[in-house]
Amino acid sequence: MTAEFAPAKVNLTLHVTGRRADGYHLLDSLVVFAAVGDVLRVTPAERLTLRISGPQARALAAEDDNLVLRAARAFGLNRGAAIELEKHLPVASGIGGGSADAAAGLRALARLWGVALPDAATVLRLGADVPVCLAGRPVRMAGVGETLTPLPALPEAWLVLANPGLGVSTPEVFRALARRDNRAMPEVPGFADVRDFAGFLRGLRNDMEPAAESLLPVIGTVRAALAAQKGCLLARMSGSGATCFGLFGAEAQAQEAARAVQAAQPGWWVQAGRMLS
Ligand SMILES: C[C@@](CO)(OP(=O)(O)O)[C@H](O)COP(=O)(O)OP(=O)(O)OC[C@H]1O[C@@H](n2ccc(N)nc2=O)[C@H](O)[C@@H]1O
Ligand SMILES: Nc1ncnc2c1ncn2[C@@H]1O[C@H](COP(=O)(O)OP(=O)(O)O)[C@@H](O)[C@H]1O
Repeated sequence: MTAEFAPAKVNLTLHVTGRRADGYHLLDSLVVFAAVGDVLRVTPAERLTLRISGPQARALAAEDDNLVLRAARAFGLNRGAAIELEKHLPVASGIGGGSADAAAGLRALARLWGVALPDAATVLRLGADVPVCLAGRPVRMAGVGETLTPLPALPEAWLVLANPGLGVSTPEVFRALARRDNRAMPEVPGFADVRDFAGFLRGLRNDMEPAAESLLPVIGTVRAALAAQKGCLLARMSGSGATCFGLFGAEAQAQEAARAVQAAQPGWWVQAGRMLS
């Protein structure tokens, strides 16, 4: 058996800078990962099968188009494996759960089968967020998701993720954008500490946030709930939403913030975790 962690992807910034002829958007995004995520286990087997368990399993069917099975087929090898996906991340929530599972599947199966990963174009075809999830560490993401530049070391930080239990469709949010020619990010410098980092991020944006919020106004409530917590240095939406993150410099403050938001909103999904370096 081999296991892989599939961490939540968090877009600390997300600038939409243009659109390609095929309709895909050009992005400029500072992407990090949180120590909150799904777990994938694979064991040798004759046939390729998928079983889904865990607290978010109900939201997802183990159908052929599940990103884990699509990732397995992307090797083009027609080999078997019994895959178990322990689903913790809410589905269609802007933290790339499906893409993280696909990336974890690629890593786990390459190891199980003793083969190389599929080429970059094949990986990108699984989803625009799959290359960044395969990288699995802080990067600046550009193009439609295929151009990844490593970042200088980031300061220690904690993230609180909160989702209101309602999904927004990524293509719908892209369609609702007021403009698609926003400014790119400046060069990402080194940071003295987490406050310095948060100050830099505060000057940047998630350009999808106003569009997502117009489709799902509760996103504003989620962001405000995080922003109101002691020690929260920045609250913003991730990806196309609806999950928002709060950035904290101290673990105890992040844990207390997650507890307080969950207590006030028992129906929301709320988790705290270290920002992975
Ligand atoms: C917006 C982002 C930002 O990281 O995150 P999420 O909200 O999904 O977490 C991603 O670009 C989403 O990546 P992913 O969810 O893998 O997208 P895909 O399955 O490839 O595409 C779903 C749909 O989104 C639109 N799309 C996606 C990526 C992109 N750069 N431009 C687009 O216009 C397209 O309409 C596409 O049909
Ligand atoms: N293993 C998977 N986990 C989550 N979603 C999946 C998976 N496989 C396929 N999907 C589909 O992919 C879509 C995007 O899901 P997800 O990656 O969680 O969204 P987001 O990138 O917005 O967080 C969903 O509509 C879902 O039905």
